[in-house]
Amino acid sequence: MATLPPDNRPIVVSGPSGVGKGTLYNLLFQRHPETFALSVSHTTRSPRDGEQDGVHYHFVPMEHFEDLISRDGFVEHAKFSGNRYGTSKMTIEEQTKKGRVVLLDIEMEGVKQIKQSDIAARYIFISPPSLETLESRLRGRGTEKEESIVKRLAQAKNELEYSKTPGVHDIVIVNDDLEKAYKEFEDFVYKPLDA
Ligand SMILES: Nc1ncnc2c1ncn2[C@@H]1O[C@H](COP(=O)(O)OP(=O)(O)OP(=O)(O)O)[C@@H](O)[C@H]1O
Repeated sequence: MATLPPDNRPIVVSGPSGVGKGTLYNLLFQRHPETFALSVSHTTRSPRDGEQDGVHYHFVPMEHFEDLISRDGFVEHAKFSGNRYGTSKMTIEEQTKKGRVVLLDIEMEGVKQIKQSDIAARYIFISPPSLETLESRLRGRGTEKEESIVKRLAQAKNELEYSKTPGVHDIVIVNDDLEKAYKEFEDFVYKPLDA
């Protein structure tokens, strides 16, 4: 039986690329099966090899995406290198109806938009122990080209700066030792309502 967290609001997880967000929430999903659902974003970019529609993204044409924007269908959306990305309200509602707690993996601009929306959410920021550690994790993952690593590190500085704004995040977790960070993450997610 799945044990739902006492607080079932959607959980927004943000933090610089390579900090370990995916590592942490995938552990949460493994250790608490059938409890959480990762929000699947919409995108106008083409699928990469191995990416499945509805699993990695909802792949949609630009017209469809822009139509959804005009009908106020997104909680947040952004444009990167000519493509649009966003989280639809429908995606969150569908998963919530199934009794799952929705987890959103979102970058800084998206966090700002959700904070301005009428969605009640909890906000977790994952921070690296240092920029050097972040760089070595990004390189160690082996998924990025040099140019992309440089861009992500520059963006990381902005994200870390924003994370210091009081009241933006409910918790900032430093991902140094993985199990220690995971425990903090899980404890926050399962925190009693009155704590
Ligand atoms: N506590 C940790 N100690 C050492 N390595 C870690 C730790 N947490 C994650 N890693 C490693 O760091 C790399 C980046 O992690 P991950 O892919 O989860 O980051 P991310 O924040 O989800 O990145 P992105 O936003 O780009 O998807 C991975 O190779 C992962 O195995």
